[in-house]
Amino acid sequence: MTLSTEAAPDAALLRVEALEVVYGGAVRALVGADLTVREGEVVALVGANGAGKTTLLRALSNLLPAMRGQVSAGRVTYAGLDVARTRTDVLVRSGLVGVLEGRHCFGGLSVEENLIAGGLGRGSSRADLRTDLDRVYALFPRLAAKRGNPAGLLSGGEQQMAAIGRALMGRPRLLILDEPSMGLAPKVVEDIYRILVGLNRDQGLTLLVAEQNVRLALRHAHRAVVLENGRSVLSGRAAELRERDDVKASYLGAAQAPRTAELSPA
Ligand SMILES: Nc1ncnc2c1ncn2[C@@H]1O[C@H](COP(=O)(O)OP(=O)(O)OP(=O)(O)O)[C@@H](O)[C@H]1O
Repeated sequence: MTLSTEAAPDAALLRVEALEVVYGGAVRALVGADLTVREGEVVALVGANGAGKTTLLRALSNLLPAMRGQVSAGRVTYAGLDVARTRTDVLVRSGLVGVLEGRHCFGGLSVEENLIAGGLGRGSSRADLRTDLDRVYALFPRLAAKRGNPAGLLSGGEQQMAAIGRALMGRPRLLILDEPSMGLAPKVVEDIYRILVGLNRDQGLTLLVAEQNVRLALRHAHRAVVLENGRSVLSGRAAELRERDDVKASYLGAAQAPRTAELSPA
C-alpha cells in the first residue's frame, strides 16, 4: 500500500522498481521492493530484522554478486545508470557512496589514512584531499583529535564517524547508510544524525538511511519506506507515517492499534 506522496518518476535520483533478489539460487530476500529517492531528500528505509534492508542497499551499489546474491527481477536506476550493469567503483565515482554494514574501518591504518582512502577511491587530487579532510575534521572534531591513532582503537561511535567521514571524502551525491545507530549510545546516535541532517540541510546532500530504529528514522527523514518480508508495504512522508495507527502499533511500540498487515491501503 502506498500513500500518494511519491515523486513523479522523472524527478528521481535513485529508483528501485519491483526488485527481487535471491541468494545462492534459493533464499528469496527481496520479493518486490520499490523505492524512490529525489535529489535533496532524506529517505529512511525501515523494517524489522531480516526484512531485507541490507540486501536492498547491497543491490544499490551492485554488491550482491560478491555475496552470491542476484537480482532475479526488477531494476535499480541511479542518475540514469542501470546499476546492475555498472561496476561499484563507477557508481562511487558517480557519487553513489555507501557506509554499509560493520563500518569497515581499516583497523591498522590511522584515522587520517582511512579518510584519505575514501578520497583516493574517487580519484581526488592532493589539494582536494586536504580540503576534504579539513571539512571532515570540522564536522567530527573527535576524529581530528585522533587523526594519527589506529582506527582499530576507536570507540564504536568514533568508528562510525570515521566510516561516514571516509564516505564524505568521496564527495557523495547520494550517501547510503546501513543502520548508523547500531550498537551506539543514544547521545552518539543523536550527534551522528544531527551531523547527517545538517549536511542535507546546508549542502543538499541526499541521504538514504536503513534503520531498525523506526522512531529515530521517522524523526529525521523527510520520507520513509517500510519493508516487510522483502516487500515494500508502505511509503510516504515521515511526518504522516509517524501519525498512522498501524505504524505506531507495528513499529513505534503503541499498544492497541491493529498491525500494518491487517489494515487496508491508505
Ligand atoms: N549473504 C547471504 N546469503 C544468504 N542469505 C542472506 C544473505 N544475506 C542476507 N540473507 C537473508 O536475506 C534476508 C534479508 O536479510 P537482510 O540482511 O537484507 O535484512 P535486514 O532487514 O537488513 O536485517 P537486519 O536488520 O537484521 O540486518 C534474511 O532472510 C537473511 O537471512
